[in-house]
Amino acid sequence: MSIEFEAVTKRFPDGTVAVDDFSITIPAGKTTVFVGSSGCGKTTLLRMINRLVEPTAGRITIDGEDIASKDAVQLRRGIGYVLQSAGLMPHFSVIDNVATVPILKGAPKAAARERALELLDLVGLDRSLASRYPSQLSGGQQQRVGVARGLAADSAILLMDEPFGAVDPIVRRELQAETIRLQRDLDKTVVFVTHDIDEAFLLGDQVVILRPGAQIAQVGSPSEIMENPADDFVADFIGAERGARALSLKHTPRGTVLVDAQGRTQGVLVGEAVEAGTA
Ligand SMILES: Nc1ncnc2c1ncn2[C@@H]1O[C@H](COP(=O)(O)OP(=O)(O)OP(=O)(O)O)[C@@H](O)[C@H]1O
Repeated sequence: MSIEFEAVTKRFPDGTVAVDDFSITIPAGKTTVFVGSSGCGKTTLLRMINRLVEPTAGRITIDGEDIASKDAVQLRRGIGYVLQSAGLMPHFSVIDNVATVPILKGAPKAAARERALELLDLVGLDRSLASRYPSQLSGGQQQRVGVARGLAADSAILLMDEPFGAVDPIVRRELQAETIRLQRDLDKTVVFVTHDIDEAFLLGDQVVILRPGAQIAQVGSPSEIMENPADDFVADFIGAERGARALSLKHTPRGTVLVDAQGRTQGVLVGEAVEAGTA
């Protein structure tokens, strides 16, 4: 399902304009990542898709239908949502956390629980954890339960708000890899929020770089943005000329390697570059 923001503005009652005249098309079956620094409006954008926040102006459509005309609770149950804190209910066991949305949607309890066990398999959690409570899990395991719960809605759309922000870098990398695999297998429209440009480039088919007020600094594929940053703000934000992305050639007795700004070898040059525009 594709999602369209048409001139959407959100002004909170205290006068804060979190989102100012934002328009974008989010294509079906792809991952779109909103990335930007703290307070630029990423979460507000995401929460307007499932109507946890209502726009002040403009409209949002899903497959051409204005979401304002839908029942907000029904809409929300039909859209998977994964949060940074995992958002698990502490007094519910793992399996009940995952099975709740399908049961609320009318699935028979036994079928919902069976499906929940399958989802635990899918996100790489052992079924033996099903009867535990969230506090008895590691942070990474809690996040996996959060992802399983987001998938339980069996919806075409999955919203992910900094889902891996609270876990350590190694678990984070594992979860990112799982997300790529899930997206490939499940073919959902994923909208992902992060402030981490590396995560955005890793996961995004379409990356949206935002300034405060959800002003779009650039939209494109990771390759397009890296090869042609729109301006100095984007170049600086993506670190185009520093760290791991600032590569130079180093000739060695056995061939040419690529070295980053810290002098660490990042790879071996194995052939001529593809033509611009065909990558
Ligand atoms: N309920 C609210 N009332 C007033 N202002 C709000 C409210 N919720 C968010 N804001 C403000 O709107 C702006 C955007 O907030 P939002 O949470 O969307 O940003 P974000 O990019 O997701 O930030 P972070 O990365 O820190 O989560 C911020 O200035 C924030 O303080």
